[in-house]
Amino acid sequence: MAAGPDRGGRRHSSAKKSRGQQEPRWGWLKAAFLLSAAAIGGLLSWSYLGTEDGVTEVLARHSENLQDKFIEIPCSEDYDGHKRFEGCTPRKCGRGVTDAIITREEAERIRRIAERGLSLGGSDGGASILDLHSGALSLGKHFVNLYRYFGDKIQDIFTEEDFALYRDVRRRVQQRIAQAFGIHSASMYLTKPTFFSRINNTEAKTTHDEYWHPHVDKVTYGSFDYTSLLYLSDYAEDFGGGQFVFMDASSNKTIEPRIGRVSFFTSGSENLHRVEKVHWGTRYAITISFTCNPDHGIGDPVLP
Ligand SMILES: O=C(O)CCC(=O)C(=O)O
Ligand SMILES: [Fe+2]
Repeated sequence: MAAGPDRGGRRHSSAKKSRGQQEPRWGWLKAAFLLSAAAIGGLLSWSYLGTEDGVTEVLARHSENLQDKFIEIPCSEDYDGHKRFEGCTPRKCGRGVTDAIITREEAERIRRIAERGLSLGGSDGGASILDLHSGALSLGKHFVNLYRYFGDKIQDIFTEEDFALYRDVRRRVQQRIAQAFGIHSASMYLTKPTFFSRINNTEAKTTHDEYWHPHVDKVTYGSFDYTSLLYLSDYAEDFGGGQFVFMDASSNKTIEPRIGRVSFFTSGSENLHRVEKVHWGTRYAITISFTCNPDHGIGDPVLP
């Protein structure tokens, strides 16, 4: 068969040719493989940083604009020790972060409310709080009641629009939490303490200034079932340090504050956390907390 050797010859030469072509291709593949391995390695070491207290993963970087990030984790047994409210008490637990529900402008307006209120008082140590519900305001080594202390003058400091914005922000955060955990927004109630915080690097003067201790909100505050934080300043721009840290058994997971960023989580020991010490600048945030127990619910703050 004349065609045989001819075909074979062609096959041979085309095999040779394709081997010849494959060699540089394999070279490219090898280079691409090495490059992507290096990139993946780089990315991993960028998001998992080794620290003295183990491995740290950044859940939300300051520079990111996160639509929606939610991580489900198993619930602790903490909720069993309390009366259960079906349709609200966490059966699904976890943590979420979003930059999409509060705008930067709204957060700046809210921060100005915090600045105005806190300028009337302030702790001698590094952590001051202002609770618009109870009126509690840090002053020196204690707290005063802002509404009692300033009486009618408070209307020169806060306006009806300030309180309306606060209510609207609270409502949107509540809806986001309800959606993430599959519960009805109307089955959750705002609870206390819900407060503004202002943190700088002044040395602590009383235990109230020691914001950096690891804690479980449900243990610390009792009524909390869902905790949320609205950040009012920017990590690395307005202040250094001050990252929020979830302390899991295997690693720490941090959230870098960003103005308008909302982080939220179930308040039991599945979400043990702390705040890193602020090294420079001023960090503003609001802790907005929710309970499933209507007896522990509070109303939105109103101008006296
Ligand atoms: O400001 C923060 O990032 C967290 C505050 C906190 O843990 C709390 O208020 O319980
Ligand atoms: Fe907390």
